[in-house]
Amino acid sequence: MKVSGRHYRTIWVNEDGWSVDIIDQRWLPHDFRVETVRTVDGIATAIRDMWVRGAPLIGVTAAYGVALRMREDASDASLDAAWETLHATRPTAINLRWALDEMRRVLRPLPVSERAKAAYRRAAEIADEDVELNRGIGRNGLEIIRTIAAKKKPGEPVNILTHCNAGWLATVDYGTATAPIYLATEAGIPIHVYVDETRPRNQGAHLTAWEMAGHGVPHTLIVDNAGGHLMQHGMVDMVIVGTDRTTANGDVCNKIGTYLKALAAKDNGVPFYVGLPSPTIDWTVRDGVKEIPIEERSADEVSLVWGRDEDGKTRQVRISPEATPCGNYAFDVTPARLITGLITERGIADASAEGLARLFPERSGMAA
Ligand SMILES: CSC[C@@H](O)[C@@H](O)C(=O)COP(=O)(O)O
Repeated sequence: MKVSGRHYRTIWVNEDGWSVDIIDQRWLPHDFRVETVRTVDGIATAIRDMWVRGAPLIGVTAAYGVALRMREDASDASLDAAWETLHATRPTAINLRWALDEMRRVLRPLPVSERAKAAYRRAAEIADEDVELNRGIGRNGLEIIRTIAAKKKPGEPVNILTHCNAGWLATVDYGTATAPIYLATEAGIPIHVYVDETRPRNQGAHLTAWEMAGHGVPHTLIVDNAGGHLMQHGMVDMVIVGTDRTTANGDVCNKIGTYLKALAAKDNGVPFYVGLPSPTIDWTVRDGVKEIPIEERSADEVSLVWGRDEDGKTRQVRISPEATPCGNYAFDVTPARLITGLITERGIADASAEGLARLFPERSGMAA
């Protein structure tokens, strides 16, 4: 997507032909910084410390981490060590394991001398595939927005609530939850987005609000607890969120607080959709609440808040007493029963084993 009129993806190979450039998301919305990463350990740090984040982008970044490692040492031991190092960075987003498994599947059978080149090639393909998956989600989600828009008075916007950042910054381009929003905007459908701030790291306030502003999408930033109130007052037509891992029966793991939005949506008859690229489906898991590992992050993310002060300096301030213990559960699971539909690149699936199997028969073991 565009930043100050120039097209960017979130990750690309530097012009030296081997190091990896990323948009360093820690500084947004105030500073747009690009960071060059040259080692697998640098990539691991970028993922763990959330210079890059969002399930699909974590996967693509890890794939480039493997490529950087293969350039230095392409032995089997080195490939396995890179897999382990990168896999240990963040536990919840399944795209990480998907991309690492995919890299190992492609590289393992090759002679060591061919692995580095093949690794860069496959990482670039995974990045390109991500863009196509998101375009597919966008096209399918656009039809839902079009249907809602058709029931509105002329010029009246479709009000969409989103949580966290499942935008282009969470992917290589377009985003998952945001792809339908961008396509609807391009199609001239009036849209207004309620952006949950998404404590503790404020991905909504820092990233989604920045994206919406950058693409001219009318939006309003709200505190995380406002959504239920807006829904009770008929101010939300639909919710669209992303996901870090969706089970084979349609339970959706996403940023902490998503579950509460889904409960409020159900209680108020507001359709609740999830933008879902197929690499985010974990076909091995059936019960999301019991089986998906939920990342617990540093207490500092809860007690300290980043912002820009009146002198234009970006800094952290403490908002709770020094001695107060904090819990920082990064994700929650929304049970399939609360979800109206899963917007995938192949179409819209019911959030159920049957719904997903119908769209992905080859993965669900239901292929003829
Ligand atoms: C397309 S991104 C979907 C999710 O990855 C997104 O909503 C989210 O929860 C991201 O979490 P984060 O902790 O910022 O990596």
